[in-house]
Amino acid sequence: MKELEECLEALLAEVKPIEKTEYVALTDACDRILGEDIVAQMMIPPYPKSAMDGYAVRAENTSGADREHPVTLQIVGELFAGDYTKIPCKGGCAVRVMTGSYVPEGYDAVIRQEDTDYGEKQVQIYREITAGTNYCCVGEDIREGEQILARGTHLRALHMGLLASLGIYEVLVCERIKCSILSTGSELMAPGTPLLPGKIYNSIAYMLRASMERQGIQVPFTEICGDDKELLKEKIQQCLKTADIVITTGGVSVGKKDLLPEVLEELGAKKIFSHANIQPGTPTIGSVLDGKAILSLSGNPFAAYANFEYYFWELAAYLTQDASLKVRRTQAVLSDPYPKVNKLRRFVRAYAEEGRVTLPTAVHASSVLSNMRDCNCFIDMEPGRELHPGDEVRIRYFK
Ligand SMILES: Nc1nc2c(c(=O)[nH]1)N[C@H]1C(S)=C(S)[C@@H](COP(=O)(O)OP(=O)(O)OC[C@H]3O[C@@H](n4cnc5c(N)ncnc54)[C@H](O)[C@@H]3O)O[C@H]1N2
Ligand code: MOO
Repeated sequence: MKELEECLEALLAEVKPIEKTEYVALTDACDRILGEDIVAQMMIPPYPKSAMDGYAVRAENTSGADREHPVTLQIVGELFAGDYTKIPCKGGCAVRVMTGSYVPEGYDAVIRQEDTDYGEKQVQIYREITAGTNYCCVGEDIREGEQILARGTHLRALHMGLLASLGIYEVLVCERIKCSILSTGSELMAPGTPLLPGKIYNSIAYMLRASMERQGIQVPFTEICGDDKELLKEKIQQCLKTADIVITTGGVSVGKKDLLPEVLEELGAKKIFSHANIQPGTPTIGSVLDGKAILSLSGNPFAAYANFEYYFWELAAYLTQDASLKVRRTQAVLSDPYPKVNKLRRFVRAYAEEGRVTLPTAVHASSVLSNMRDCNCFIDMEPGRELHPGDEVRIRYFK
């Protein structure tokens, strides 16, 4: 039996990161992956700027000033933020300036108004200051030619401010990846239609879709397909046309209508793994067709979800080169008893918070969906391990 890590590695070796990029408006760029290095084309600030409301001066002209011995300077102009007037600095003069306003050439410091008499025509300076005081030089924040963001950066809200400050309004980003979901099983019906005898509602596709869309992954196709070989082939091919990854659910076991293994083979898909050392979801199949990964999950909801979590986010992180798509793994201390000992490695649904992990009360069968409601992770339990309260366990948070 292959270990999950081997299966994953073998699957990743068959696919390539997606290099397609597109321009989007800055307002649509948050949470996208940057498709180019961003090099500043300008200085920030672009002009010498006052950091205080006060008076622009030449620092040397404040020499020796204090409250007992103020220095008097003539005011030769007034500048507000947004003004840009050149005002030569001749002898002992000052320019009234506001925070953010241009400091004209020749002036090298700003005395804040609290250290003056607030003069209008002339101003008394009560403090000696040095060059550069309350004065923001051109390029102090960002220098022209400086790389400020690297290709592959997951763009966050703070990056939007950085890009906007450089006047960038269109950003080259990596195309979102697309994953189609084919829910197989003649028993499945879509919620919203009256349930016929012998049928159940398709639940898995809705969890997977929501989970992916939250992370910016597009889901162009979600359909139900009955257990019919030709129809299944047709639908899988349709999925491959629209998506970078295909997920199928159901039909992977040994029942007479578990057709996925045959269908994949007849389509010419290269099987990478099945029956890995994991429960639930032992029958999960990973295969590749047309350079795209097909993840065939079991129809049991927890088995499907746990294996989706294990493989999908690593696959998505690799295709997008966005490591933030990987799941968070940590260790926690188990609070509850878990009675089963398994031959295989097992994913046990659980809830973790502040280093402690608890188990839901109801049945842990892979067909049971209801108690997943209260879970946020699974315990990754080694084969043959007995678990007791107080034991340290490996956990993987749900994305
Ligand atoms: N004789 C054996 N029977 C089974 C074995 C085995 O080794 N020998 N393995 C069991 C294990 S383990 C699993 S897991 C399941 C895997 O079954 P399939 O992947 O083939 O899934 P289905 O049979 O199609 O469905 C299983 C179960 O899940 C329900 N289902 C299917 N799709 C959905 C969906 N989209 N949303 C909600 N529920 C779904 C389906 O109705 C079945 O009840 O096989 C065991 N059997
Ligand atoms: O592998 Mo199955 O998911 O145990 O029920």
